[in-house]
Amino acid sequence: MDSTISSSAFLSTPKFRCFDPTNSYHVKSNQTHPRYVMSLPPNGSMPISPNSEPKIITGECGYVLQDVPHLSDYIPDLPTYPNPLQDNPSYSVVKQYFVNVGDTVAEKVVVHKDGPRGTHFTRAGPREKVYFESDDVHACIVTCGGLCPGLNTVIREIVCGLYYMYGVHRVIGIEGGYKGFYARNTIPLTPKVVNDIHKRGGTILGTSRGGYDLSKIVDSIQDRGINQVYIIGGDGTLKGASVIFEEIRRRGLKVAVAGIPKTIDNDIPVIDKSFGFDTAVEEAQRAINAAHVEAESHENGVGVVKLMGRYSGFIAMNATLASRDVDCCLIPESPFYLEGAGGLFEFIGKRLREHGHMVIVMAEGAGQELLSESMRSMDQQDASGNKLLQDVGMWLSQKIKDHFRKRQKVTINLKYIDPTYMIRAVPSNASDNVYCTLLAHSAIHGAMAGYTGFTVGPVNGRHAYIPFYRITERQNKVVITDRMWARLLSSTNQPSFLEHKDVDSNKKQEEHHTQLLNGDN
Ligand SMILES: Nc1ncnc2c1ncn2[C@@H]1O[C@H](COP(=O)(O)OP(=O)(O)O)[C@@H](O)[C@H]1O
Ligand SMILES: O=P(O)(O)OC[C@H]1O[C@](O)(COP(=O)(O)O)[C@@H](O)[C@@H]1O
Ligand SMILES: [Mg+2]
Repeated sequence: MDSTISSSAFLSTPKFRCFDPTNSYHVKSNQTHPRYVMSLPPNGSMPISPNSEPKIITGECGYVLQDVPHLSDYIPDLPTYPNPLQDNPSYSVVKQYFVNVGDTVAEKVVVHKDGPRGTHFTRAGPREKVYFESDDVHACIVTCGGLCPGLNTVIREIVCGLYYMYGVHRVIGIEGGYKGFYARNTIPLTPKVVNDIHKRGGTILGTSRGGYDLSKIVDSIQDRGINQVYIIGGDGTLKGASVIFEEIRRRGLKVAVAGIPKTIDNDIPVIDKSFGFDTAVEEAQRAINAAHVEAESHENGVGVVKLMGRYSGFIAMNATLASRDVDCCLIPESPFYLEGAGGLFEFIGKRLREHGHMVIVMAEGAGQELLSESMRSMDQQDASGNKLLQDVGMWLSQKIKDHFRKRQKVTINLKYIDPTYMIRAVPSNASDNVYCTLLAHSAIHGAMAGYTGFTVGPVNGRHAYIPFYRITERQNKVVITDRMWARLLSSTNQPSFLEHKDVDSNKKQEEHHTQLLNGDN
């Protein structure tokens, strides 16, 4: 006989659980070949393990669900309530508003007809039953790490979404990142307070790097009676959020922890793209245009623009593809060299002879290995432990000028533009604003439905709940053996700077990273 898994059942013996996608989690202890199987951790019979194990549910034809934790996993007999959205006039027109339990989103949409169904994530959205009464919710929002266009929009939409969709009126902002939990005052947030903030860059809450003190943070959450924590930040922030969730779980608190992934660099894996990225690419056009105007107005004019991207060149690549004025794009994923046949100097000389001017766009993380070779290596870190990069744009500009003056006896008119903080500080554009709204709503629906220890984001266009470990285990990078980079090379006509052995090793390295089979993106 089937029985719905309660928290005690969840933590006790049966090795195999069937997942019925039309209903809920079920135990099928008498079935030898269950259709959907949840693999339990080896210590599945222990009362409560110190760290939650990934919730993996497997099914027929290679179906795998990487599910997210739920409050009922560690708190027994939690009451549920009807979702207040069912009485909301704005949403009642929607035919099928509530997401079916068991709806999942495929990580890969391009699959071979004979291939396995692959990894899936729980579909985001409102559920028929919620695990919080609106009057009991006390939510907080914190923003951590570097700035990114759209932070204020996400804050606004969490506050307004909680207020108008779920009737939640107690929301506070934590000032100045993680350290604000224990070192700063909180800010009461209402729809009135946040009404116009999406038109401003930055974050009204402030942000910081470093200052992460787990026990002080969770003490503060517990002491203030906060039961929904919305954490907006990048890979570092979400690693911290994952540990906060584990500590909350260890203490047995009914507190939902929801992460909203943020990074202007777009280096977060699994999700289609991060918010603020589109805005950054658009804003970068202004710098590239300026570099182009300067370059074409002078004899042997060279414009160099440095854009953000510590470990990944998405902003540089997309800004280059969008602009069509760029002659060469340099990113961290694609090593380049300066001297000799096929090198950057040779290419610059050729372009100047052909067109009289050129524009180079580079990501801040590009060519760092060349800098370390020629300068004393600096192993400095910021307060969060991120490696501090040296200014590759300034270095390269000087190298180009020196090379052409000394070796070619040619004076180069080089203008170096570093718009990074100007780009990061702008408000989000229209499409990012809509995107931020969806992210905020997904996070609210998830927390109200009792999910915890999860992040939100679109996977192949459909919003999903993704476990923290999938977001923090690696960085998303430009795959230089994919078609997108090939499109860039063909649009700029720059050399690939790659010897064949590099291409081969890149292919191998990226084979298991690439989202789409055959790298078709
Ligand atoms: N591994 C980690 N564990 C816990 N907290 C972390 C970790 N890495 C970073 N943090 C904290 O997360 C916050 C933001 O991290 P940071 O790397 O600066 O930005 P981002 O989240 O944008 O990557 C900081 O307060 C930092 O102390
Ligand atoms: O000067 P700061 O504030 O440390 O930020 C610089 C870094 O922030 C970023 O914009 C994004 O980094 P995060 O996603 O970690 O916030 C990087 O591109 C850049 O190297
Ligand atoms: Mg980071």
